[in-house]
Amino acid sequence: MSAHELRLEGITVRYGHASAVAGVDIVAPGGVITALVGPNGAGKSSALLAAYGSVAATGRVFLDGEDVSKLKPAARARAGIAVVPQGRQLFPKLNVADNLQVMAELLHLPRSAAQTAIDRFPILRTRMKSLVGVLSGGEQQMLVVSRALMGSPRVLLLDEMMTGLAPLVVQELLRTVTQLASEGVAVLMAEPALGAVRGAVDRGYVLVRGEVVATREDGGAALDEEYRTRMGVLKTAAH
Ligand SMILES: Nc1ncnc2c1ncn2[C@@H]1O[C@H](COP(=O)(O)OP(=O)(O)OP(=O)(O)O)[C@@H](O)[C@H]1O
Repeated sequence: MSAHELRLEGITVRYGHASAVAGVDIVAPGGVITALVGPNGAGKSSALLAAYGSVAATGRVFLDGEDVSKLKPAARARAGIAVVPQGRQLFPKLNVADNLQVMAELLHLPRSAAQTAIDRFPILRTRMKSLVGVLSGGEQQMLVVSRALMGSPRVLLLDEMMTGLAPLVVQELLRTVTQLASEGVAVLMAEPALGAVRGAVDRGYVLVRGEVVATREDGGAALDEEYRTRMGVLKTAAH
């Protein structure tokens, strides 16, 4: 098993004059789950999108040591960076199979790829012809994860994947993500709170106003405590 690595160096994202991410360094090693935790608007999505190449950013992105900063999102996807975006970005009026087919075409995969994509979520097998708009939130998220896994990614970016899902669905998704990490995938998971995912997280970063204010290597509980302390400090300072 070869472990992979995503490395962001000095990533800055600006929207007009406002800077959403200000020169952050983030590493997501293969084999573990790295969390990026921060309040709404901290810049988590922007950092993930910069890694995927779908927002303009300065700084450099390395995949397994190779600089992919100049590659467009489709090329980064083919190189092995997959994303579960906030808001899912599915086609509600297409069925499950056709939603997967869109990704298969982007990745230049054969039609059979849609069938193997759902191996990790057997419940979707009975839903291949269902319109995505009628699926439950949990089924939709399983579909998005299946879509992200189609190209056997080296890096998996998860943007607030657990928001609004039932605890049982969260547990099932966490099991899948933990399994992927154990297979050597580099997982970077952005969440506004670590509550439900804390036990699965190995290490991570606290992001506040576009900057990394803390890094913890000693597990999700320690990262969560660090985050809550930081937020408490921020509230105290604001009063
Ligand atoms: N397309 C955009 N145009 C202008 N400003 C944006 C855009 N996207 C995000 N922003 C701003 O950039 C900052 C960081 O947003 P971002 O979505 O990256 O943060 P986040 O930590 O993911 O927050 P959330 O949990 O709310 O998604 C915020 O101030 C946000 O309003």
